[in-house]
Parts: sequence; C-alpha cells; structure tokens
Amino acid sequence: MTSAFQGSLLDGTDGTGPRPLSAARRTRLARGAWIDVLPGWIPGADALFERLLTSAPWREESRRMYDKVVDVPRLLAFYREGDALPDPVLDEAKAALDEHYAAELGEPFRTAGLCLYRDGRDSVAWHGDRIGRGSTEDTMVAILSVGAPRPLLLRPRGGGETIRHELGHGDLIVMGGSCQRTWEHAIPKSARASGPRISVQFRPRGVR
Ligand SMILES: O=C(O)CCC(=O)C(=O)O
Ligand SMILES: [Fe+2]
Repeated sequence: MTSAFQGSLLDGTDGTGPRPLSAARRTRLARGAWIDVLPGWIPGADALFERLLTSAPWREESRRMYDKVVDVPRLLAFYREGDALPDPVLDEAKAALDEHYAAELGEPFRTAGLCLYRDGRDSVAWHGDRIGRGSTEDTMVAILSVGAPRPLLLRPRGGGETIRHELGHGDLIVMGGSCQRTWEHAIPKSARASGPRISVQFRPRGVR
C-alpha cells in the first residue's frame, strides 16, 4: 500500500526519540478535565506513519445501531496489555509517557488502540472513552497523531462550547482528569480532501 500522504523531506529519521514531555502545554478545562498538547512530539513520524499504514493488522468493524449493522467509519487495530506493539517508536513513546506521567497517573499506560482514517469521510462520533473506569474515575488517554492533520473536537458532556485542536503529524494530545466522563471528543468528517491519518491511543488498564 502506498499513501497519498507526503510529509516533510526534512523530517528527521535520526532516531532521536520523542521530544521531552516537559514541553507539553496544559490547558485546564471545566469540571476537572484538562488536556496536554505537544506539537511535533515524534521526530521521524513519516517513517512511523508508513510502517504503521503498511504493517498494522487493520480490520474493519461493524456495530449494531438499532436494527441496522453499520460499518465503523475507520479501520482499527488493538494491542492489549502485554501484546508487543507494532513499532519500536511506539515502545519509546509509551516509555516516555509512562515516565512523565507516572506520579500523576499512578499507573502505566497498558494498551494501544490504533485508528486509521483513510480519508476525510472517516471519523469518530462524539463520545467519551467510558467503557470501563473512565466513566467513574479520573484517568488519562494519550493520543499520538501521524499523517494528515485532522481536528479533534472537545465539548462538555451535556452541552457547551466546542474546543477545536488541529492535530498534526507527530503531535501528542493527552486528555486527563475527568475528561472522559465530563467531556466528549470527536474527529468530524471533513468535506475537504484529506489524506490518511493514524492515531495511536495509549490507555491505562481498564480504560477503553
Ligand atoms: O483518532 C483520534 O484521535 C481519537 C480516537 C478516539 O477518540 C478513540 O478511539 O476513542
Ligand atoms: Fe475516544
């Protein structure tokens, strides 16, 4: 598979690893939620993107919606606790997250969910990651984004102003505190032509 996505030719592939997470900027949201954002967290993201695109075990998923079975509008791959991650850069990324957030989170990130948005028609609808402890406890979900830029939207659960974060190639966003139960997030469909984007979501045990 080749991708329509063309990253910067100057994108480093020198194996320098993720940029220090101390550079992430925190925004406090209402109701005990926050997000940390670090643009350009992963150098060499071009190569990572291509490797994930071609080698992750992408699968389609369908879900029952009332009396219909509909395809989920994105491809998925999931790495459970203890599964080997599909790329050494993801091992480095997870190690960096574990070190930086150890004290605040009190546990390591355990699973990695991958989503492939093939083009602007792929999306994820408004939701919180609430299957599990995220519905009752503060937690963190860390998302690495590679490939085409897409906005991640956040809005308070039950209504309120939407916050928009453009997630670019190699960028990190961490949703923390009460974010999964008091806020919702979405990747909307885009009418503009968009190349493929892959997101990698690191979550602690029991958060989904
Ligand atoms: O692709 C993203 O950045 C978000 C994915 C997401 O919200 C999820 O899989 O729960
Ligand atoms: Fe989510």
